[in-house]
Amino acid sequence: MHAILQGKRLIAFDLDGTLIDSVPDLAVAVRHALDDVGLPVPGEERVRDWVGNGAQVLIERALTWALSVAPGQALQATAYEAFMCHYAAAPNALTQLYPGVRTALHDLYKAGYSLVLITNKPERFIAPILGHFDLLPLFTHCLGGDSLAEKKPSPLPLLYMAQRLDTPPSASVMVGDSRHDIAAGKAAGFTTVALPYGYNHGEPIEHSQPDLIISSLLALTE
Ligand SMILES: O=C(O)COP(=O)(O)O
Ligand SMILES: [Mg+2]
Repeated sequence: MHAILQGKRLIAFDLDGTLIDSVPDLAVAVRHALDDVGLPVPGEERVRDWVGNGAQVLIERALTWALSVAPGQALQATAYEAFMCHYAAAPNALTQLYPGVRTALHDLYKAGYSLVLITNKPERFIAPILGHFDLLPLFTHCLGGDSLAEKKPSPLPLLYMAQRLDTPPSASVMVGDSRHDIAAGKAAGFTTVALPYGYNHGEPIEHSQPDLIISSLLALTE
């Protein structure tokens, strides 16, 4: 095991951009949603930079791009519902696990760490996606962006998990790909580990000064 895990008991993982490359499916759903409301559709690379603050903000960013101004409430609500329908219909068509994820999660689980998932994605998508990859049983608890009153970069979901598993933040680690994961981890008093391959609004994750940057989750178990 990596030295950074010494004395740790709880490891919280981000989902999109950390465990799964989900942007291809997210982009399809965003494009369908914008098409449904009669707006131009963005390419996948743009959608990649909009992921990270949950589905409402993803749709708001897409509409703002298409309209060149912030959307009104009614349009936001309609496009959001359309996105949720389209994404629910095919959350796993193009989505893939990043290399090393399956092996690393199994090894950490076998080593006795409590694994939890803290994503900003709506909660309803967590089980269908983790279930599709046969990873759901490895996670003790999962939280989505709409599970609690606040989502990352708030430390609230992290502190909630630590308390729920009776683990001090000093024995807890947050693993993620975006500045929201690192900010939430630091604010919660967790050790922070970053992956540089995910979605961070086009910004290098170094800027967030995580405790450790690794190129693959396998670096945690080797
Ligand atoms: O849905 C999002 O915006 C990002 O989700 P994540 O927190 O798993 O990266
Ligand atoms: Mg992420």
